[in-house]
Amino acid sequence: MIMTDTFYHFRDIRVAETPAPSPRAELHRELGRTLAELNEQVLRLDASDDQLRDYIQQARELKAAMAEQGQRDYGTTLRRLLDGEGTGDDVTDLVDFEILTGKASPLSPPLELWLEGDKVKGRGIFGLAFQGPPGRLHGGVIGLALDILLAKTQDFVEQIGVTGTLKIRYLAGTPLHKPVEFEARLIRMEGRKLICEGSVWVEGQQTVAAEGIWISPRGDYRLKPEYAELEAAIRA
Ligand SMILES: CCCCCCCCCCCCCC(=O)SCCNC(=O)CCNC(=O)[C@H](O)C(C)(C)COP(=O)(O)OP(=O)(O)OC[C@H]1O[C@@H](n2cnc3c(N)ncnc32)[C@H](O)[C@@H]1OP(=O)(O)O
Repeated sequence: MIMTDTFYHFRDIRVAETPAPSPRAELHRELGRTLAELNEQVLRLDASDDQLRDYIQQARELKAAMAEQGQRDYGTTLRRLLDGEGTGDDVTDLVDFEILTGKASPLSPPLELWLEGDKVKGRGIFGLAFQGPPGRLHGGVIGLALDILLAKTQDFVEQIGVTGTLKIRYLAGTPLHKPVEFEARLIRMEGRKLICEGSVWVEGQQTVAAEGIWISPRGDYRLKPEYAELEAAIRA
């Protein structure tokens, strides 16, 4: 744990506004990237039986060595953040291992996210590990990416909720190995319901359209004061 004077609350964690990674977080990212590359490499690996047995042994040894280190506890990290006592490392621990977007997760391309005006934007290049139809991104992975993007429209509002409904219309295949652009924006808020939409683009062509409803378990959704100017946009 690095020493820090800055403490973070869970609600402070916004897309692309996370603290600079500590040296430890940078190393986790490098390890995650290396394992993601391994994940691509292992697909239909053209190795002999003896080589495969050797790789299995090496992988087991690596896993056993890591298991000796233990793992930092997610619940404890989240608790500190919910109490407003999280460190920068706690923030990166939370976001860096998220599926698809986490820079230290072997299950991420990674999908990069950022806020731009009234939109959440994303970009990623997906490899073979994410294939559905030949040469194309799996529709379920697109659904996952859109779930993540649309959920981040909650950065503009008070309250945080869960996915209630996510409707996806696949308009065209989304290719692997090319930059895929994602967009999401708020449409309106109705009490505890937040309605938003998303889209997926490749080389200027829209391949997917989505609509979502997020449900806040407690209070009503309302814009954060710093995003009050979005009122006009979401009512337009
Ligand atoms: C504190 C922070 C901690 C954070 C921890 C880390 C978070 C990380 C999160 C990562 C997340 C990653 C993302 C994930 O993976 S989220 C995981 C996938 N989603 C779920 O598991 C959700 C499961 N469902 C539920 O929990 C409940 O059914 C919910 C909470 C959704 C509603 O149950 P609740 O009892 O509260 O609702 P209500 O009956 O009082 O109805 C209220 C209003 O909502 C309307 N409605 C209801 N359901 C739906 C629906 N499905 N679609 C559209 N609308 C719906 C309903 O008509 C009514 O509207 P109206 O009639 O008033 O107009």
